[in-house]
Amino acid sequence: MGADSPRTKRHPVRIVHLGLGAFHRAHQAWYTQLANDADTDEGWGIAAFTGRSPDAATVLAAQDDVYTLIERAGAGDSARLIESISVAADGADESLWRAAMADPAVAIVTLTITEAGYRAMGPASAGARLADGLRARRAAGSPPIAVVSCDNLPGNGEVVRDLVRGIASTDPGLVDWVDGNVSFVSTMVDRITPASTPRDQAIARTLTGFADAAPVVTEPFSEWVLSGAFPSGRPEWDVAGARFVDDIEPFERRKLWLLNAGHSALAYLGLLRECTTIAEAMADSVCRDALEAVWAEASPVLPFDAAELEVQFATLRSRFENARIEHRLVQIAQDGSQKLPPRILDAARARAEAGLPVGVAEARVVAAWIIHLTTDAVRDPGAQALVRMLDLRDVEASAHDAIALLEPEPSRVDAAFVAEVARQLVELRRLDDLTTPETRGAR
Ligand SMILES: NC(=O)c1ccc[n+]([C@@H]2O[C@H](COP(=O)([O-])OP(=O)(O)OC[C@H]3O[C@@H](n4cnc5c(N)ncnc54)[C@H](O)[C@@H]3O)[C@@H](O)[C@H]2O)c1
Ligand SMILES: O=P(O)(O)OC[C@@H](O)[C@@H](O)[C@H](O)[C@H](O)CO
Repeated sequence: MGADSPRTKRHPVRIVHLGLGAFHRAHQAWYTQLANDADTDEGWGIAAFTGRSPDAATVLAAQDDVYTLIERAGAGDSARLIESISVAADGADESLWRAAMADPAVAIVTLTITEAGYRAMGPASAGARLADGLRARRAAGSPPIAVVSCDNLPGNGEVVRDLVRGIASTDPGLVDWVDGNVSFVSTMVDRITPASTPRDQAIARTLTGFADAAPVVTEPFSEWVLSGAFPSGRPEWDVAGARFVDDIEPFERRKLWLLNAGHSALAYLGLLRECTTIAEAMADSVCRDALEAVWAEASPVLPFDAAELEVQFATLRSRFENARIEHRLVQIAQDGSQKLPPRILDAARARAEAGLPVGVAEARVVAAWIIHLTTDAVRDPGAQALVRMLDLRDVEASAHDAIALLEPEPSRVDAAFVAEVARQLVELRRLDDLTTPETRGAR
């Protein structure tokens, strides 16, 4: 701890994290900080590893792994220093990673590796690194561990378990050890955390006096619902409001089909309307009507009564309208090929299974995403092949090919939904005011 460091404590490492992005620092590290503040014992330190580039660890390590969390409310900013990260490390440092994973004091691994991170394969992928770390833990004879996914995917615990078991399948002894010693916890995570800007560095310094090169900006709202066992213990995250439940599914659906589906609707339609942030899209009547229609279509297939849903909608409207949170639509729009299945297609399928009419607003979001794929703003490696073959003059083929990418299992595709996507493509192209010169030029 240097003389200039604002750090007051360094907790022993008992949590390993993979994917040192803004969200981990605004969410899990903040919950752990609050739990440590209330803990009379030695507390829980995090060894946080980067997922891809080492940059986030380099910046944090240079400031003793302490950073500023700015809470940006509609009425103003407040800030506090977070010191629950004890070590920030380059995820490519295999020996450090294995040592952290094998450490008997470590009880938990958390993950924020993006939706796309669960599909990546190869030796450097997150799944391979997780399996490698668990192999090291088994070899060290260390106690059981909980793996906690914090990405926006339904059943994220089972998704990680299947990924790890698949990668470990060439080593049956490891699979057996994983089955007996690793608890895969599913979680619903919520806190809108946009990428911060250089201006936020000056704001952080004014608020705390600490010259932070990498502050994180987030909204005041936060939610964390977890389901699963922690065989070697956990921080008292409940003191910061975390909830531990037996059945996570209703919470996941609510979050994915309302907040995340709403975000994707505003992102794709908002970009066509030349909006740049969620708050701007909320001020645009076309986008706002589309958002309300997506919510109305999800409502009958959500296990919450109308009064509870009204509370959710009111909270979401005010969170989305917070213009001081500059959540850029291009950030939300990226990787739509990974995001739309859990946000839009699962809800559309639930409507079909319940015998309800096709969700026109849901189909419109998919159509807006397809148009987005023809623009220069697209950032979606998973959709590259589709982008190359898309020809919007043939709306039926475009809708069919796009849905085939989102849902490769043909038996799960609803033909009426595909037809509605094609109709919505025509509608969106007809509405001249929904298109920009950029998208028009691309077609
Ligand atoms: N930002 C939010 O509002 C928010 C809220 C809820 C959940 N999340 C979840 O957290 C994820 C990260 O969001 P963020 O705001 O921290 O983004 P970010 O851009 O700040 O950081 C992304 C992190 O993911 C890692 N990553 C990216 N691709 C990866 C891959 N293929 N394998 C391993 N790691 C990879 C990066 O290295 C980085 O650490 C989101 O994709 C989402 O699933 C974010
Ligand atoms: O973070 P992403 O890129 O998965 O998606 C962007 C947003 O829709 C999402 O992150 C929300 O901000 C978040 O889920 C709020 O809790």
